[in-house]
Amino acid sequence: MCYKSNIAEWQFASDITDENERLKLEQSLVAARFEKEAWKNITSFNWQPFTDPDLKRKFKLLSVLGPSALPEDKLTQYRKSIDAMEKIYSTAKICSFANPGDCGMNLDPEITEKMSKSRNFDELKHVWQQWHEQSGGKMRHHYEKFVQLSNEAAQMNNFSDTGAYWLRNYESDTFKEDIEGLWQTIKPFYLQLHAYVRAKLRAHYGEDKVPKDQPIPAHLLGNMWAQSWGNIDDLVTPYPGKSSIDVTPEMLKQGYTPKKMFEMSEEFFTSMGLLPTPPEFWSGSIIEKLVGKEMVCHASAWDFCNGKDFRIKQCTKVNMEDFIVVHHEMGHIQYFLQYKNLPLVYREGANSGFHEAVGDSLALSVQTTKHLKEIGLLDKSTPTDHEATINYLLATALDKIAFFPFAYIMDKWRWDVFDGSVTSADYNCHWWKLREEYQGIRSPVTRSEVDFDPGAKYHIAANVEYIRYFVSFVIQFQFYKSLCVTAGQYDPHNPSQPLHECDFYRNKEAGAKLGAMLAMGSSRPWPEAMRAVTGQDRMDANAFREYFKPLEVWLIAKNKELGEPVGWNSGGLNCQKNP
Ligand SMILES: O=C(CCC(O)(O)[C@H](Cc1ccccc1)NC(=O)c1ccccc1)N[C@@H](Cc1ccccc1)C(=O)O
Ligand SMILES: [Zn+2]
Repeated sequence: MCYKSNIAEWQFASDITDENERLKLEQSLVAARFEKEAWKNITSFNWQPFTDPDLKRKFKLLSVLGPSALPEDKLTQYRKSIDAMEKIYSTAKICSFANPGDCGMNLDPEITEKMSKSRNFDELKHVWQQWHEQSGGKMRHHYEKFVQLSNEAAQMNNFSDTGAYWLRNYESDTFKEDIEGLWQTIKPFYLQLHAYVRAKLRAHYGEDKVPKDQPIPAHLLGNMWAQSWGNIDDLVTPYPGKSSIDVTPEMLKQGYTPKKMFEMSEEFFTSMGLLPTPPEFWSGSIIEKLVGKEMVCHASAWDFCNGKDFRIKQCTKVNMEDFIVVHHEMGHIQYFLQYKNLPLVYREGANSGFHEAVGDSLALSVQTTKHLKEIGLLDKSTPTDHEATINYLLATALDKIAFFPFAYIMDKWRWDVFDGSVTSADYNCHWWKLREEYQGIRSPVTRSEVDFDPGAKYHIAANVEYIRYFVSFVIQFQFYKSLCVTAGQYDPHNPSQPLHECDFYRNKEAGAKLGAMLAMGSSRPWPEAMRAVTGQDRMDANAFREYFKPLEVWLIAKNKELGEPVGWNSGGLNCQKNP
């Protein structure tokens, strides 16, 4: 991310105009010429036999040029296809269901709000279908062009295809097997959660809308992509009326602003002795949607590689979901700050999953009942008995467990497309085959190859790799558990104090341990960075299982009590190859 972020990119992302798009393209061609020159120099050395491990690692990391290897005309086409898709995604609008004359609904905030709050089956279906049509539906030919050029670039870099080029980041011959192994460990738990949520959705929408042993209709989960289900906690919470981690009403009541949310997040980091943001961060960042401009609202953190200029661009809404996103983005900034004195080549995460896990690991502490009481967002009298615990763990599971199959198929689909096992004739039906097989969800309306539903998700349109989030959702529980042990907030041999209530706020030892790992950047293979925090050198789902243990037992019993079958019949794939 470091040598890639530049001002022209920022300008386009924060003000989508033809002029800014042209300048961004011009900048990227200038950067490509420089990168190509540097690459010729680097690869003119016979560096493989080098013995100094650090020097050899620098050459290894710099010896991969990436898409800049393409000749300028093809690089221009490559950039134009991605920029076109990102522009379509970020400016797409739909008409309202209730007032068909209002056709100015953007994904952020109007459509997202509807998907989160509406409990009207037909309104949700309308919003879901219109968004998929106005975003992905308009990208198909751009994506086909992108795939072809991206694979050409990958092959020029001596990779079989773009998927292989992406996976180099994880420096492991068994990475795909490791991911599959982690999925097999988590899958039984996901099936239980899926069964329970389907039962609760049936209770609300009726048997005909949510049939017993079928996949769940994709538009009912509180999120456009059914990737996190936290927004339907009100429909599924086991013990209504007990505590809920959704402290949005209290945030609004206390007059929270986006600025205050960022300041509170920064204070959590500095309370652990981690680094504060510099003045440039506050003057350069955009933390609210700009009025009267088209901008890329999907959140992002930017490192301008000069050791001073670090920014976040986020169309922040005052709610709990965005409070967590603020911490996610501030986690990226903390990594930038910690490795800012390393050589440019090392100013990256130990792997891309590490970069995604920093903020989320701290957010697990922030969202605890204990911490929310400490900062005055939860009443001190809020119960923390067994029922409150089940409510809390279920609400967290709706975001953290539901996410795994989604993250997996986001790149499974692309790996299949890049390695050619899926051609553009099958793009959309393959997507829905994976969506049913792994997530157990189904499109609410019949699909065909006229549609291009993967493009309805930012990371496909903007060409951002996604398995990093699967990795993050595993390792963030490893980091959280280790920091809890370091902070004396959890004793694995005496789980009297359950893991999920640990809050390492203000703990300097935990901060020092995390900071030391972040300061390594990508200077060492990621297992060494993992060992620096957890003592282990591998991804391990056990911390995740330990965290949710009380819920797993409860869910299995509950599904039996409800007589809810676990799993679903596939086969009714409602995607027509030739409409
Ligand atoms: O996409 C994001 C958050 C945005 C980001 O911080 O990961 C952002 C994505 C992005 C945007 C533009 C270009 C490249 C990537 N990533 C960064 O800003 C970033 C990435 C690498 C290093 C430093 C910063 N989260 C994912 C997954 C997720 C994560 C956590 C909770 C919920 C959901 C999503 O929303 O589907
Ligand atoms: Zn991120």
